[in-house]
Amino acid sequence: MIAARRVDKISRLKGTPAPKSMTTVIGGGATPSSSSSSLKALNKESLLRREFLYPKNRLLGNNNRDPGYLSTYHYSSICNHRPTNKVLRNLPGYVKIVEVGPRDGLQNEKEIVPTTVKVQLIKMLVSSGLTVVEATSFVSPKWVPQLADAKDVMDAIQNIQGGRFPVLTPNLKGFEAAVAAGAKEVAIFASASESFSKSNINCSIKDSLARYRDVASAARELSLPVRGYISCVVGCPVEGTVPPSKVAYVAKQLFDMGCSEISLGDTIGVGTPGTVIPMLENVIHVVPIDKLAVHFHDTYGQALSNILISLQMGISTVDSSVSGLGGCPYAKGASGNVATEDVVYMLNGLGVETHVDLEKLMLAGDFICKHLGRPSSSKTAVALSSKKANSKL
Ligand SMILES: CC(C)(COP(=O)([O-])OP(=O)([O-])OC[C@H]1O[C@@H](n2cnc3c(N)ncnc32)[C@H](O)[C@@H]1OP(=O)([O-])[O-])[C@@H](O)C(=O)NCCC(=O)NCCSC(=O)C[C@@](C)(O)CC(=O)[O-]
Repeated sequence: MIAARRVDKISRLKGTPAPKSMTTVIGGGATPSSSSSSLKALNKESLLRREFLYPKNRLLGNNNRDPGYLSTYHYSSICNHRPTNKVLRNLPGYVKIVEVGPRDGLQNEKEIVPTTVKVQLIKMLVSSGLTVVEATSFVSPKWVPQLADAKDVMDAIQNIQGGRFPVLTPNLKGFEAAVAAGAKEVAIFASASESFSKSNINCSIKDSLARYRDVASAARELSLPVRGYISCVVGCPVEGTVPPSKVAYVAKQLFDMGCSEISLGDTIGVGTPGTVIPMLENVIHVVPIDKLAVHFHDTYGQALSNILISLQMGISTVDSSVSGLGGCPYAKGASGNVATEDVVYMLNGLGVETHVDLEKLMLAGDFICKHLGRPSSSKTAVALSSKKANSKL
């Protein structure tokens, strides 16, 4: 209800009614007092169980009715039915996951990861069912030394079947190198914050958009799809809060220059549904929702709730990184992307298809974590691995 009031307030401030889907989704139904008699009938244990399972459902207007699926599938990674609940049935039936581990996940690693390890990781990710794996970046090796082997990575993945491998290109030089290396899709990356644009790509937002127009038109000539990223969509490490109108402005520019998909990045992971909703509302006004993706870092542990709210608002493409690898070299303190394993587990639990095999995905996570010599940042991977280990005892 708090969320519903907030959306209504935001809409009043903007002079527009809250979108129907949002009031349904976030507001849900009213909580009737009539449930008090049935509540009395419940014993203490079931009351506690209810409190544990549904604290957020009340916020989402769940009406205190046990829909069944949460308790049934609470600890299961696979859900074979679509929820009939009023709140959850608006979720997409399928979510496309864009795996950014080999690029966003590794770009910040100090120790150079050998090309063969990167290539093996990409192979394992594709074999888990992920169809879009961002492979590398054609950026300046002085700026991002970890990805200086971009050409070698592309050479080695040319024959992998079943995957698309977009790469980041910051300018025409990067675009030409990417195409020469066999890239079939590229991504350009702008920012909604001037300060971050300067520190990440050494130019203003305006100059970056001019560069990206050149890249987009060169890509159009070759019929290559271009993804557009926007960093700092809710907060900037230097400027703090970023106004949603700035994000909408950059999104519209990227859309108008021909980007087929625009990924909205909470680069430093500060967003909550309270800031993500107004940001998305603004962007949805200028870019069709089916062209949007969300890209959350999990610095404050908010990524999954932000993803859920984004799906409820109509987004169906989500970026994530195996084992929660990641962080931006130009956003100090930002932790990894949301872990792909955690996203898949949540979507399985909601009955949303991803076509990703969680077990195979965890093998890819294990592989890269072993190489990096650190534990996975995916709570799902940690929990399921220890469950598996215990079951062998
Ligand atoms: C944009 C530049 C190149 C400008 O860098 P610059 O220094 O301003 O550019 P320049 O044009 O003056 O060139 C300087 C040198 O770089 C070379 N150069 C120039 N372009 C290229 C290129 N494409 N590939 C290879 N080399 C290049 C160029 O040839 C020259 O070499 P030198 O003459 O000194 O030997 C630089 O700032 C850069 O590479 N930045 C990349 C930063 C980066 O990769 N950041 C991380 C990705 S963004 C991100 O993670 C956010 C995202 C997408 O995940 C979403 C989110 O999380 O929110």
